[in-house]
Amino acid sequence: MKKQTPIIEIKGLFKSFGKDKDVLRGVNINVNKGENLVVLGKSGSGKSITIKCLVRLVEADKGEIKVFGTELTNLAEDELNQVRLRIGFLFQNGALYDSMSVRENLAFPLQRHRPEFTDTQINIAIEETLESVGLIEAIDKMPSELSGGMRKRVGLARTLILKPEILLYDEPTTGLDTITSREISELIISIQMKFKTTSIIITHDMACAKFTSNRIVILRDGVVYTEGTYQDLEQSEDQWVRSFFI
Ligand SMILES: Nc1ncnc2c1ncn2[C@@H]1O[C@H](COP(=O)(O)OP(=O)(O)OP(=O)(O)O)[C@@H](O)[C@H]1O
Repeated sequence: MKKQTPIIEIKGLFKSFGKDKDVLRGVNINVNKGENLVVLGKSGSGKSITIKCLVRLVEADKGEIKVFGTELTNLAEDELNQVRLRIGFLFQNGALYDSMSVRENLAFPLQRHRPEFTDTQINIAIEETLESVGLIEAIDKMPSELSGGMRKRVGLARTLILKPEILLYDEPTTGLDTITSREISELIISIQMKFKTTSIIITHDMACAKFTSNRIVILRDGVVYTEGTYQDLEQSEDQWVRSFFI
């Protein structure tokens, strides 16, 4: 098989918060185009910090970060923003604007980042994106009228509307019941198929990890401790690794 060039390359990433708090101690992660990479690790192991460093929301102390073949570490703010526009970040508690309807929530990123769009183009994009997350009927609802699962979908739609090539999901199923979590996991796969996106998915939800991952990495003590497919790691000889899968 042809060797793929990774679309995300993280090499030797270090980050500490103060003298005694080394969180990342040389993280190496590659993600191939079209791949869903799940990141596991105990609470506080540095999963969120890793993806925040990736988009330079948090500045790493040391390390290389290449996205789409471009080294981000020393990129000027305006060039960095161009790259960030190609990356969708779904925060753990990605709140919607409560005073805006679903339609207005989705129009907002377009008005900001695609000023050339006409009102018609904005409306078409909103409808198409809501269709792809299965929520067209909620278009004129207010966030307070939506269930937790629906809010997650709208949050995802708001990110998808800018057509990102990379999606970073920080605990996409947290706070949802099993069935709704499963629906979000299915949506993650359907987005991967439909938009050919590359994703990093941080999760503690092993059903989500099993369903969405092409590959998994596990962080421990500031480095990638191990990696493999769900099936590989589930059968690992290392008891600590297996403990995630019980
Ligand atoms: N701004 C900050 N200042 C100080 N410490 C921080 C800061 N941000 C994160 N940390 C610490 O870095 C560590 C890693 O945090 P991170 O959010 O990446 O963990 P995580 O693996 O995503 O955890 P969880 O699964 O609980 O979300 C934690 O111990 C956290 O307290």
